[in-house]
Amino acid sequence: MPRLPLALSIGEPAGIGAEIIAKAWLLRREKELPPFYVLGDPTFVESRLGRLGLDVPIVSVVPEVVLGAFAEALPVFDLGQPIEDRPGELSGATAAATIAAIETAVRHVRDGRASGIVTAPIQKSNLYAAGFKFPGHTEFLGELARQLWPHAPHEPVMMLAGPELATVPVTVHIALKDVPEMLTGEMIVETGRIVDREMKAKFGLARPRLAVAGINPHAGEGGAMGREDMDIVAPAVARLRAEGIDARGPLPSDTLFHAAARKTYDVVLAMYHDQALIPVKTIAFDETVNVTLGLPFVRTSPDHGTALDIASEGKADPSSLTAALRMAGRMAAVRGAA
Ligand SMILES: NC(=O)c1ccc[n+]([C@@H]2O[C@H](COP(=O)([O-])OP(=O)(O)OC[C@H]3O[C@@H](n4cnc5c(N)ncnc54)[C@H](O)[C@@H]3O)[C@@H](O)[C@H]2O)c1
Ligand SMILES: N[C@H](C(=O)O)[C@H](O)COP(=O)(O)O
Repeated sequence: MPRLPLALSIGEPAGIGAEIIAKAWLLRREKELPPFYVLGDPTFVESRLGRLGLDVPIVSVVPEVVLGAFAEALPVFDLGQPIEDRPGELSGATAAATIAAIETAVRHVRDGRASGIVTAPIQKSNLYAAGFKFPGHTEFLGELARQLWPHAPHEPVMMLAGPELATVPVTVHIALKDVPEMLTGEMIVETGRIVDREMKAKFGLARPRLAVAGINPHAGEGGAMGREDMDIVAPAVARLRAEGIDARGPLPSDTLFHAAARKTYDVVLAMYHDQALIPVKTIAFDETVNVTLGLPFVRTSPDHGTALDIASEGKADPSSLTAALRMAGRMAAVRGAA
């Protein structure tokens, strides 16, 4: 039995967050989920579950009573910010509560009230419209870490980890046309160092094998299809190797993700968002977890988004969320033991 529960932020209220959270709670015994509580508005959660016909009792809690309450009801920590139940309809009025849920969850970890955080998906465009300054959770959590743990490293790195494949995008939420200009050897080296360190510390790998993807077709074909692989990626890989990190590349990315290739490495460093996320979500959309490396606390998330298109239909699959909860529970246990 863990000593502390996981804090789970409600995510975009118009999306499937409340539904998958309730479905995950129903699966708590079957999936052996660690105890968790939701940060949100209990009235909203109750309304959405009623609308979807999900028979899940909910209970208003503070984190300290979650371990005792979790078996009988879905525990909800009331943020004190009412949320209207409008499935599929985005509203700027909910942005503050969505952001407060993430921030409060992190504060609960910092204050020793929760063991780690799991985040339900946010609708990024809705938060941007309300003035949110960060591309996504990953960067926002990096900023919260900087404020709340001033003496710990806070170098957030996004990793998508499934049963057969883990990938890390070196550049993340930027337009494809900007990638060649933004990508630097320093970014690849920094990301490689963090991945190497964290795969050892948090995932127990003695010597993580990093496969570094090329950015151009055929990794540039000797410069004929772009010089970035020769000029940026190859020297970065050489630097990582000189530091004793088991990195290989640049490797042509079209042949990097088939089953036999996947057995030759532990994680792929990809040069841009879709190069990393298309293979991992294609192979295991329902089991892949988004985990943030490089933070002084545990954070995982399902790999999917808000799914507004099915928010009132009751058919959202909670599998990626249950995988995220299980991974966060394991990581928190390792951290607690350390
Ligand atoms: N961690 C996060 O906060 C996170 C992650 C990814 C995307 N997003 C955001 O989500 C929003 C929508 O993104 P999108 O449309 O590209 O991707 P999406 O994952 O929301 O939806 C893609 C498709 O998959 C389906 N789907 C997604 N999750 C499902 C589930 N659990 N069960 C059944 N079907 C599911 C959807 O109905 C849709 O057809 C965007 O604003 C994006 O930024 C947030
Ligand atoms: N790039 C991620 C994805 O598409 O799954 C996603 O947007 C999540 O980003 P944050 O965890 O930083 O919100």
